[in-house]
Amino acid sequence: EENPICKLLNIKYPIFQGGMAWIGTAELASAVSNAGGLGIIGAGHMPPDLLRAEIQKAKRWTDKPFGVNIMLMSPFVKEVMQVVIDERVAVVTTGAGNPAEYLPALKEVGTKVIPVVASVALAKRLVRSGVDAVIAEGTESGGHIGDITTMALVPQVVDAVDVPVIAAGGIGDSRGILAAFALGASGVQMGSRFVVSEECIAHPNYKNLVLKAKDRSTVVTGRSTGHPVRVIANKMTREYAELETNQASVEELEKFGAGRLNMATHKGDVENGSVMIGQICGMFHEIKPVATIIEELVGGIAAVGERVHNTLK
Ligand SMILES: O=C(O)COc1ccc(-c2c[nH]c(CNC(=O)Nc3ncc(Sc4ccccn4)s3)n2)cc1
Repeated sequence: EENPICKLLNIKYPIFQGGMAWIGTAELASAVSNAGGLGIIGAGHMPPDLLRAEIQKAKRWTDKPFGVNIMLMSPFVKEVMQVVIDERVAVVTTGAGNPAEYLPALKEVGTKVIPVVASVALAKRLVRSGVDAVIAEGTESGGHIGDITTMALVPQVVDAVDVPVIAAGGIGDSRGILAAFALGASGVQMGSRFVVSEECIAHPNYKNLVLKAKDRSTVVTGRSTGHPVRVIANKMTREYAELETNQASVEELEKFGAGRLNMATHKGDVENGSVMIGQICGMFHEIKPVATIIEELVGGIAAVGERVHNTLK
């Protein structure tokens, strides 16, 4: 029967490209939507006018649905919420917080709201507030993370809510998609895989570091600030760990961390910048066009299903 996410959003494949600050631009989002998935513009800490410009570019480059991810820790969160309402963006995903206070205004204009959750408790709270689906994101993910793995979080969220669940965190190929559906998800969200795509505007140094990365290349910084973030280990993370060991204050740590993501994504300084990526990064060895990535993800599922069926007897 029809997939509930494809039905809800009128998309061909239930494959979301995770909204990523600085690199989740209209180029990447429109390519993913044109290939049949859901491209998502990452608002990050963008001021409202910059986000409006990105949305209007996406409207020119695709006539398919696309989303905007709103990072709830952004200083511009109220203004960018107004932009997505004014622009009648079809889908809003949210991260790093609780979007409940914004739901009435978004639902009033028919915008679908799909928050990222990192716990069953938050999933239940937000479903009670009226969200259309939830993205259950495991700690394997890049960037700002919760503590629970995808393998453990997804089935427990599926059992706890009656809206469709999208799995995220550590999903890199057709095997991950089939596994997510086995756990009860109706869709997947991927970030790292789309970082190493041709259409992603991240600096070549960023992409090449990801291509060279292995399963154990990431570390988590900022646990002591309450905002744990998964990044590739480099000179910056070693200095950051030093600060945390010496009990630096939250203010000192946040000052040290400010501006580091842009340093890596746009200036290509991958030693002093913050190279956010998930634990699945060791799986990727080639930068590919988005259309090829999606074609291979979807095309590979039958073979994985066949293998599972034959080896589970
Ligand atoms: O319980 C509550 O009220 C809210 O608790 C939450 C706790 C965690 C989450 C969560 C986990 N993962 C996500 C979605 N992913 C993300 O948001 N990934 C991000 N990467 C970089 C970002 S920018 C940033 C943000 C903080 C510190 C440094 N940089 S945001 N949301 C959502 C809600």
